[in-house]
Amino acid sequence: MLAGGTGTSISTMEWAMSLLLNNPSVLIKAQAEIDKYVGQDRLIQESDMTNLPYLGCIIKETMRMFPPGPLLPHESAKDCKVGGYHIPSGTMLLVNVWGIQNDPTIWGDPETFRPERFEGLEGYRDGFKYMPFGFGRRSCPGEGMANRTVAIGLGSLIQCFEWERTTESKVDLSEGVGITMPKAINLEAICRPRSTMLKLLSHL
Ligand code: HEM
Repeated sequence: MLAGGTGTSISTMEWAMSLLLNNPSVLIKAQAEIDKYVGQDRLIQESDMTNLPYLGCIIKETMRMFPPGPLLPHESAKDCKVGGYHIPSGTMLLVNVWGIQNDPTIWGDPETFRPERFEGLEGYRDGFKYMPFGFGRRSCPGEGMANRTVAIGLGSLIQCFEWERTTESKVDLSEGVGITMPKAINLEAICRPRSTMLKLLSHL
């Protein structure tokens, strides 16, 4: 359970950093939000999350584009109808989460990384348009922990360091082979401690 939970959280952070490196204006906006509400005298912590909605939007948008569980296997407990098709009891059904979350008829311009699309969006499971943690009785019990872990991990990277791509060209966003949607090419980036954070970092 912990191995599965760790892999999915790490993969989300790697995709998020890749997307931020390709969209520096989003990175700057996230850094400004953290600077305003957390400052430079302490590290970001769990209780800050309610004051960091933009960071939350970045994580949601990352998991929309690259859900660590892109195909979810479920089994029908009894005969039912799905999209007009008769599904007998005991049939394995694969929910194509990636397909739904990247469907241009549901999400405008789905290939564009735009965290703002989640601003003010309440009840995001409404209509099953967005379900990176699955749904129903077998949905991910680690959702709360995962959201906090990713937010603190990603938030600390944004708060403490300046980030740059290693090349002029954008970070390659190809998906590799595997059930948890890994990147085809591991992310490599250049990071430097932010000058405003040197005092705090030197005391850790
Ligand atoms: C970004 C991080 C994570 C993502 C995206 C994620 C996503 C998912 C998804 C999509 C499922 C299947 C849901 C379904 O079939 O409807 C699942 C199941 C599960 N997850 Fe997570 N997960 C994450 C982190 C974690 C963590 C941190 C833990 C625990 C420490 C965890 C524990 C579990 C367990 C035990 C199940 C199986 C639930 C069952 O079959 O009843 N996950 N997760």
